[in-house]
Amino acid sequence: MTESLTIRRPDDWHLHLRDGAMLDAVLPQSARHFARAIVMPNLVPPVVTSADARAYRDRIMAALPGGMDFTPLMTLYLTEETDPDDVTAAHASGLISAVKLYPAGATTNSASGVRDFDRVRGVLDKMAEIGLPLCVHGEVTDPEVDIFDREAAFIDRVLDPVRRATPGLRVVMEHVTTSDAVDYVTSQDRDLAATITTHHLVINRNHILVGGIRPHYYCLPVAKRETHRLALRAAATSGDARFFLGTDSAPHIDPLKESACGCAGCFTAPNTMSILAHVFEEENALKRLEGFTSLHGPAFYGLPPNEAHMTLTRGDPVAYPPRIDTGDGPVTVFDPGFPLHWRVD
Ligand SMILES: NC(=O)N[C@@H](CC(=O)O)C(=O)O
Ligand SMILES: [Zn+2]
Ligand SMILES: [Zn+2]
Repeated sequence: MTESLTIRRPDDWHLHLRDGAMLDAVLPQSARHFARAIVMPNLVPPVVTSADARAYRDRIMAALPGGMDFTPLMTLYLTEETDPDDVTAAHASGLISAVKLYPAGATTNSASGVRDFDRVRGVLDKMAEIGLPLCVHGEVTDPEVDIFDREAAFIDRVLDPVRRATPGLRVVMEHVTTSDAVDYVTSQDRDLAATITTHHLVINRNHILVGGIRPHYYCLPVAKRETHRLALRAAATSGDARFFLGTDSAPHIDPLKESACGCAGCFTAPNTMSILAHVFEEENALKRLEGFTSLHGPAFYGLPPNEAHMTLTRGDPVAYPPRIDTGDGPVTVFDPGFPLHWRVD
């Protein structure tokens, strides 16, 4: 049995750092393990312009405790008013690493997202030209479509048509939850990758609904049936460089989760690496953990892997706090439901 594993320091290719007191509390939880993260722009109000992204990056760096080494990779929130020239300038200056597409109404703070894809055509064409990736929340918002089918419907109705209409556009399908998405990604020969979260490798929809409703397992896209979870595990542990880690760690304070209308999001930043080592060990794929957490993402984004390393050691169960305190209130840490034997040294 492997007792210790040293990998390049990981990155998180999909992270919610929020702002203000929440940012102060959650940033060290990610920076402790991850060298870089693609920072999601769904603040209220969203990070829409390059000026917004610069100001947000400054707030993140100001919140970073001294001695911690962390680089936020900024994104812009695509709206129907986004100016292609502003995007180009933000990319050219190195300020942003991607643009994020939220279909309007699909998820937390997505009200200013895109309704009419013809209205963002100019931005997408420009992004294809300059090689700037589009990160996509891939769910249709049509109320007629069952929530468990919204990702699969998005591929056929939106993603595939948009990619065909914009040759060369580089796309990351974020937080994929279905075998349909895995199959779509593997069927394409270029310009498409996907992030997979920690929690979608661990839970299926039963975890949310059996024996009582468990708000801390509710996130979007919602966890699907077991066959889909198994497809995600196979993709994550396959060594296929089109799949890489995006935790989608998405903190909400407990009163907003444990509510009659609870917010979507799982907070996995503190224990993600211990959980992933457990999952990869179960799949007999520990030697492919580094690819998933530390190599495939940089390769897609055209960045070098981190020089620093991380060592994980197997031993007695590691305790993570069940929740962290923030200036806004407590935030529950994702509970994988099994003891974690892999400790980050
Ligand atoms: N994943 C979630 O359930 N929630 C995210 C939004 C998102 O990534 O869709 C959040 O910002 O809370
Ligand atoms: Zn999302
Ligand atoms: Zn997210």
